[in-house]
Amino acid sequence: MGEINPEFIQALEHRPKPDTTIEAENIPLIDLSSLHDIPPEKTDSLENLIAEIGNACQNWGFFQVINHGVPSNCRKKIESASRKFFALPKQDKRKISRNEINPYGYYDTEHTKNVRDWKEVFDCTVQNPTIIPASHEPDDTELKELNNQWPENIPELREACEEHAAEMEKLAFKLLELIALSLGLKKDRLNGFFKDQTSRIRLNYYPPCPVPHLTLGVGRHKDAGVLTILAQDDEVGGLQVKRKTDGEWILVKPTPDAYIINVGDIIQVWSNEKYESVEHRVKVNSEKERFSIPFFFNPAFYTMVEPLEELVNEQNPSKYKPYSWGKFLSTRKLSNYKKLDVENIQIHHFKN
Ligand SMILES: O=C(O)CCC(=O)C(=O)O
Ligand SMILES: [Fe+2]
Repeated sequence: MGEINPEFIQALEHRPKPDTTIEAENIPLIDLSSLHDIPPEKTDSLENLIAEIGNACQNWGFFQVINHGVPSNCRKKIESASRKFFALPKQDKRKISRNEINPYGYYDTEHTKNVRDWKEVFDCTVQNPTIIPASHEPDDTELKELNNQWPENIPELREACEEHAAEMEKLAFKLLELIALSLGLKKDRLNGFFKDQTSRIRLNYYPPCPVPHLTLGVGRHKDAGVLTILAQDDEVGGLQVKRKTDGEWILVKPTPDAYIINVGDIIQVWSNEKYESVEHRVKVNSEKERFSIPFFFNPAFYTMVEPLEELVNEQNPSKYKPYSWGKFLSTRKLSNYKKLDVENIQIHHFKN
């Protein structure tokens, strides 16, 4: 234990408790089958679905979906390509390292809230190339084009990521429309923000850890984008969600073939806090490795994020000042690479 790099050690109050984790309650499980085959006379089932989604967003910020329409072989393909990639020797993975210029590729020293995560990741963008601001400086209007990097020896990784991205995008738009309807908005009210989307797929690999009580696979955080669709390991759980009612960490039990959905910070702002982006983290395991695959559904870099005008009024005034998603992203990126002494950028910095 003496050999553990102190960068990984969480402060006492953030360490996961030894396994007394509450498993009794799980996050809501929502069946999307009525989306695919609703006969016209059965629109009330769509209304039930919208209400279920609205309640889950309000009470948990998290839910799982089944009968989501994503073919299971698409998921199997990306899961097996991911295992193959992370099994490569480190020097091979590092040939496609992410860096301060290109945020897409392999990375094994990510920090969350200035503590190093016990994980390795591979990131790729969905819309290749992706355009983002060249710097975080507010007055710098220069843009840059970012491209994916792929490992030479695993051609199936690229194919699997591209197929998975297309499926995730379809599901993300369905969920976005249901969320818009649940907020009393027009079904396609939010779709336009994604014309030049900055969405990303991440492959997470959490190696076994000799001191799982001192570290976290990913430290507590909220997802900054619009929605996250997560394929969690079917066997090895580890994702914990902070329950809104009492702040307890709830372990999300794996449900085979389900996807876990969470509302990100942008929905919190758009909805003027009707829905909240909820903190979550990942526990690691002393014997078992764990894999997960989040899809981060993010708008175009030029999106100015602010509460939607339909959802603010005199009684419920706007709780946030507008902020640029592109500048937010590039400011946040600075802190992913270095251990800083200050908190990284958060939406509460834009609170009215
Ligand atoms: O691995 C997981 O279950 C969740 C990962 C996560 O929260 C993230 O990558 O943002
Ligand atoms: Fe997350």
